[in-house]
Amino acid sequence: MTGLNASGELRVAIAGLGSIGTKIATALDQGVEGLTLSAVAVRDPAKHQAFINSLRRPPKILPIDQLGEVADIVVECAPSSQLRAIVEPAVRRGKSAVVVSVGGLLDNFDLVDLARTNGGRILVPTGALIGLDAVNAAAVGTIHSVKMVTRKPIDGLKGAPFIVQNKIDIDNLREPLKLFEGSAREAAKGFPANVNVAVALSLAGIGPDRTQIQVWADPTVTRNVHRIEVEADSARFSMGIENVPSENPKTGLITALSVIALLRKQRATLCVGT
Ligand SMILES: NC(=O)C1=CN([C@@H]2O[C@H](COP(=O)(O)OP(=O)(O)OC[C@H]3O[C@@H](n4cnc5c(N)ncnc54)[C@H](OP(=O)(O)O)[C@@H]3O)[C@@H](O)[C@H]2O)C=CC1
Ligand SMILES: O=C([O-])CC(=O)C(=O)O
Repeated sequence: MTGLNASGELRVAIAGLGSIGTKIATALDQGVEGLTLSAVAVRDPAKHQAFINSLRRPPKILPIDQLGEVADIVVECAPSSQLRAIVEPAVRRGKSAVVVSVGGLLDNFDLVDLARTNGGRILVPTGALIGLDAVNAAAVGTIHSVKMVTRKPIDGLKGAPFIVQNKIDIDNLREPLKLFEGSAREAAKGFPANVNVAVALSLAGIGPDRTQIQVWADPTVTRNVHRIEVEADSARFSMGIENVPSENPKTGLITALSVIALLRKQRATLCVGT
């Protein structure tokens, strides 16, 4: 990563000031060692002006494709439909892009080659998941299978294309309903704003076609619950996480914290975990 500013800090830009983006912006504004918030891109500046003005050092508001001009790291936290528009100009300039809408990466995987060609990087945080360090490590050896079960409250699934297209009524559920079982790739198509975690898991491990996921609408849970089983030649492990939803019920609160932890690591002297 190159292009430190005059005070030697890495410049970070954020695309999308929703549930995740505002928390990252606030953390950077409050101070993360070695990093500074240089710019944001928003769809409707008027909507976000009060928040931006409330920051101690308000960043510039720029069009999405200009973020890479003023930043070393561009953090994508918008809907996945915007992923390409955010990531492409950044990696084309040799910058790093942190991608949270990781499901959207599957249909835009050429961006990885573009980044490689231009000296850029694409960084996928653990996000709302757990244990991608162990999955990365196991993948250095041989992983035989990765299975994930996701259970979400009704509000965490409403509007998902799979539910709409199949005309499934989840509003009146009284008990858990298995909506989907299949590959992480297919799950990302049906639930683009709900199972980014499965795609991140797949990219850390055995890929989106071999990673299996079940998605349940569960009126008995209040958190986004993910359970994962990994069978590898080096280890067998089970992981689980129960995410407190943020103001966006589809998004766990821990997601923004994961990105902040990833950003901290870019300049930290002591890094713990792979
Ligand atoms: N990797 C992971 O583990 C996880 C990933 N995610 C994913 O992260 C992404 C962000 O989630 P979240 O913050 O909860 O979503 P929100 O809906 O809360 O925020 C998205 C923001 O993007 C903004 N936006 C939309 N279009 C544009 C545009 N053209 N330019 C700039 N900004 C735009 C929206 O603007 P406006 O305010 O005007 O609507 C909104 O502020 C989603 O794709 C989500 O699926 C979520 C949870 C976990
Ligand atoms: O993966 C996602 O998009 C969101 C998710 O499951 C969570 O926040 O728990």
